[in-house]
Amino acid sequence: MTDIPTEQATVHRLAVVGAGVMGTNIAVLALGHGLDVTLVDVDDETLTAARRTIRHKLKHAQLLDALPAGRPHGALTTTTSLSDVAGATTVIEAVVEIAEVKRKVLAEVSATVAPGTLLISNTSCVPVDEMAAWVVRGEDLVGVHFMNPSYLIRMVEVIRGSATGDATMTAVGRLLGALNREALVVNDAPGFVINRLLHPLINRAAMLVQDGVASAETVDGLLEGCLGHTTGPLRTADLIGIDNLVDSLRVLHERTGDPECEPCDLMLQKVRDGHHGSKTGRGFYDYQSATEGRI
Ligand SMILES: NC(=O)c1ccc[n+]([C@@H]2O[C@H](COP(=O)([O-])OP(=O)(O)OC[C@H]3O[C@@H](n4cnc5c(N)ncnc54)[C@H](O)[C@@H]3O)[C@@H](O)[C@H]2O)c1
Repeated sequence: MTDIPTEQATVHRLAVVGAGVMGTNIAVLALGHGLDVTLVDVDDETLTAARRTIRHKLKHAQLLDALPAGRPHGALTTTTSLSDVAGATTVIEAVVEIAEVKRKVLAEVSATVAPGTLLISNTSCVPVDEMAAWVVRGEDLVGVHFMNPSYLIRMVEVIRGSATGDATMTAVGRLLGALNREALVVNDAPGFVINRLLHPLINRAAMLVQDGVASAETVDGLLEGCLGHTTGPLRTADLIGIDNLVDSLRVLHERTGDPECEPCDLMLQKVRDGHHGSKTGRGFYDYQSATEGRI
């Protein structure tokens, strides 16, 4: 971590709103470090699936020695009632990348929790200053861009908005310390650093497939083999979720006007076809067979 302090002594009660790819990732990270987690989503079916996913990801994390050995897991509570975040010391918003949905959730959360409760958005692209206008106390809000899978990748991107208070930066440092994460802090902008670079790259990679220049395997193979990327952009797209990428690219395009951020036809088609990536079993790659399966 660069310029935010860390310590482990604070008692953390975490609430995570949104039980999809990232909500379950963050829950696994926190539970595995012994923190209690209240996980909120809109229906019981999603929460039942999330419990299953969390069990699976906890096993995956343990197999890879990604969690502290011998530490008892925190307790998981699932709920469809947003008012259950009231007793949390930190609320992490991880709902879909649609500004209007985030606006409603963040407004309700901030009206529910006590002043000084750490409010984190895991948004991919929505500027923190834009979100600060939706909450009661903008000084309590900070962006933390947890990576996917959050329990394997130690680095996070922390986004300090112009209203984010010093106490909030101290609190986020304490939380990330308790989760054994490293952070680099950036200033606010659409997509911040990582997704301002990564999302147009993925969009361009998909356009090359769309235009018949190369297959997904070849595009990824070149970036992995020649440029040393651990995972090519289209395999990364499947891991992120192509539906989420399209939403994120729209957020970026609306706020930057950059034509490279207008989601390409191939990605739009995959979303229409329900081929959202590894979470649906198919995206740029096929994950139906056991050997292809990825988390
Ligand atoms: N997928 C990634 O790799 C990744 C990485 C970093 C950040 N993010 C960001 O994290 C956030 C979540 O992304 P995801 O990939 O987990 O999406 P996802 O589509 O997998 O999950 C989103 C969840 O939010 C829930 N939701 C929608 N409206 C809600 C509401 N009003 N209250 C409670 N829950 C609600 C949905 O039911 C769904 O379960 C997005 O902002 C995304 O851009 C994603």
